Amino acid sequence: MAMAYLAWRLARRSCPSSLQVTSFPVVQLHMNRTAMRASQKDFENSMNQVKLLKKDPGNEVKLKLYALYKQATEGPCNMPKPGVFDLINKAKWDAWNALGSLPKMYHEIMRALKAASKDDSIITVLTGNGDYYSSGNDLTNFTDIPPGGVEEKAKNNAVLLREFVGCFIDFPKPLIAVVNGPAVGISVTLLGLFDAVYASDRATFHTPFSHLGQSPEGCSSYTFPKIMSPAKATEMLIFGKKLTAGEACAQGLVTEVFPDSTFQKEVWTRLKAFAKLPPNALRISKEVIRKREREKLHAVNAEECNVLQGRWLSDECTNAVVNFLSRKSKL
Ligand SMILES: CCCCCCCCCCCCC/C=C/C(=O)SCCNC(=O)CCNC(=O)[C@H](O)C(C)(C)COP(=O)(O)OP(=O)(O)OC[C@H]1O[C@@H](n2cnc3c(N)ncnc32)[C@H](O)[C@@H]1OP(=O)(O)O
Repeated sequence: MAMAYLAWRLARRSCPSSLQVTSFPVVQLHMNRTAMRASQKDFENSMNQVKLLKKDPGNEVKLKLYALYKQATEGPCNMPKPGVFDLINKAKWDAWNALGSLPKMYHEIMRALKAASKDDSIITVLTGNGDYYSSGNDLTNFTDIPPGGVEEKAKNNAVLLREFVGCFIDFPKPLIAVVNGPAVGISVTLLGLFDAVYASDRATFHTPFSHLGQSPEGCSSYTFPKIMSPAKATEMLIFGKKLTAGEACAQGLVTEVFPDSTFQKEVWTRLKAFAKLPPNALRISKEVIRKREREKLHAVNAEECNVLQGRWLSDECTNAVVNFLSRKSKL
């Protein structure tokens, strides 16, 4: 397979198409048993690492590892609660259940990127499925608060988001976005970490973070000012200006815009040609470019996630999400 292809699906609740309500894009490819076996293997490797530690890290760390593995491979806790006298399984159940519904879709995208980074694909393409590229984070994520409480959920989601964005920072092969329609939130901010962004002329780019009481993520607080100037980045990230594909291209966020009528044909012809290029040269050239920024990008990502963790707990964010979900105000 010369090209790994992942499709983001719009998080919508009443869409006429086959789309499900998803917290984030649905991976259409790569979610095969291999990927699951990889995470099983990864988990066993990390457990073996834990066993090699000179000092036992303690039950809390081991329970956390167990919970994150179950969450990544099975999603939210789906087991019946063990009885009070079944102490070990009860502790494991509590640890897993405390993660609440960390959005599984983020895990699926991470697993797919990790698999694509190791398989024989030469370039990786992310695109939307249907009329939209992505509606960003599913805002219903804010509604189900697990037993560990809202602070615990915010902390866990900040860890998840940092790991998720980190996958894009560290992805070793050419990563290309094919933006087939409206793109919102994190699906836009991550574009600053892609190697090329091709857009249909019907695509729009919207980062309504202030409207949502939130703050920029995906390293956009660093990449957007670099790409488009601080003032243009402010208009998008702080004031929530929605860009057309043409405007996004003029500002450097989009590499090239195509008429929607010929978009798919033109772009995939080009991508297939890219996929015939010598893979090592592609990978090594990307590394030469990315390595200068990698450390900075990880530092920016860590700071953005830390700030967002606080934002998610703010009244501004809570009110904005409630308003959105009760449809009191369109963004
Ligand atoms: C408290 C603890 C913390 C928890 C935190 C959890 C976070 C998880 C970790 C990762 C976080 C990463 C940070 C990411 C941030 C973002 O991405 S912010 C941006 C979020 N997205 C939006 O704000 C998109 C808002 N939606 C739109 O702009 C439009 O809907 C659209 C996508 C452009 C489509 O417009 P249109 O065609 O007009 O359709 P609509 O009628 O507006 O929508 C159709 C239905 O779909 C529902 N919907 C749309 N987007 C979302 C969404 N993002 N989340 C949930 N639901 C969405 C919309 O409500 C409609 O539903 P119905 O009213 O039921 O039909």
